[in-house]
Amino acid sequence: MDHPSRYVFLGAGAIGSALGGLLARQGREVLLVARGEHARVMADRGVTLRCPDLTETVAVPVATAPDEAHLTVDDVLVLTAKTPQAADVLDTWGDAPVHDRDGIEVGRAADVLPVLVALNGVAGEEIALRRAERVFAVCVWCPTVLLEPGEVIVRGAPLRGVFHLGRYGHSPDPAADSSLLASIATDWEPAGCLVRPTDAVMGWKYRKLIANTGNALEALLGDTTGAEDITTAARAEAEEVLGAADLPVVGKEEARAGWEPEGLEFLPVPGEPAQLGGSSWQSLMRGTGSIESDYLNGEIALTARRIGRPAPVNAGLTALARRAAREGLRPGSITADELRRALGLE
Ligand SMILES: NC(=O)C1=CN([C@@H]2O[C@H](COP(=O)(O)OP(=O)(O)OC[C@H]3O[C@@H](n4cnc5c(N)ncnc54)[C@H](OP(=O)(O)O)[C@@H]3O)[C@@H](O)[C@H]2O)C=CC1
Ligand SMILES: CC(C)(CO)C(=O)C(=O)O
Repeated sequence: MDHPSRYVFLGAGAIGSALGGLLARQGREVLLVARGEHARVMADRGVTLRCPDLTETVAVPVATAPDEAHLTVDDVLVLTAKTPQAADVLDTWGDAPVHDRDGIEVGRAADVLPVLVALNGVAGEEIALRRAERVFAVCVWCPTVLLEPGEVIVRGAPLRGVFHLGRYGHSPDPAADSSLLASIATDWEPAGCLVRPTDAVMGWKYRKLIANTGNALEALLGDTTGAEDITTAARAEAEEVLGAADLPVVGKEEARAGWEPEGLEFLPVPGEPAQLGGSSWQSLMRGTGSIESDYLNGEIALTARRIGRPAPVNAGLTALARRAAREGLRPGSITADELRRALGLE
């Protein structure tokens, strides 16, 4: 790419608003696609970043619909809605017209623009590849929290996140892809976001999926202290199922070396509670009515069913988390003992 990119975050919640704000703060062009009160607050006064080492409100352009966006060939779409919302947001934005630098319409977004799938789990890439030509998988290691409209808590400092990134599906032009990934690294790294291009990106995503089987536990229990045995059971089952299915999981040691030496830590953020949870916990805290567990624990249950293995812990967690979201329950709706009983872990 010989022209600066604009990063268009499709579904700018915790991750999209954090990345958008951090990039905008460094002078990069961004567009945050959001909705509801969160979109209104960001459009009126910007996004407030609450980090361990700074609090700052950054002006960001916001769009709620494609006709507010004027997409061009220099745009990079970054899918950051949660997996259950991914198809809907891509359907809406994939049909948006894209213009060249002279303002001539050159095609639809899904045919012309790169789509980075910055989601947990491994299902988002197939959802995107059904709809878009040029898809990249992203393994997102970037703890952020959205509880109040317009305000995002970024828990890492000075490093904000580590992103393993690679082409998903066949690439007709690997050199163009490498050049895009290199320009993303150049744009994102000054914002504290390390970009690690890799052909093994799905292996990183599978490794992270194993860790993310704990998301449902945080969402259900609120505080997972004293429930480490349940987290361990969910992760061990996930490791066993993915291994039995011969899926390409990056090894534990390699993953540790890839994430930890970068120095990314979950640090306390001044004025914010010490006890904050991950993305699924936030869905229940915000009462969104939906949760991503079908694509996290549910991915383990699905894989197990495909190969004829049991996965009772992850299947049980999927069902309980889905019900909690549907019924509007907040984190802490069940005790660790009740959960052990429900999952047959006693
Ligand atoms: N938060 C974190 O720390 C991390 C999250 N991840 C992963 O990143 C992905 C995103 O997570 P996260 O940022 O936490 O999720 P959020 O729910 O905070 O953000 C998604 C946002 O997209 C909005 N949205 C959904 N559909 C549309 C639409 N059609 N038009 C406009 N806006 C829309 C949602 O609005 P509404 O709320 O109204 O539905 C929400 O604000 C997930 O896969 C998650 O697992 C990965 C690593 C860390
Ligand atoms: C930040 C992290 C690793 C755990 O909280 C995450 O992936 C999530 O919140 O979904």
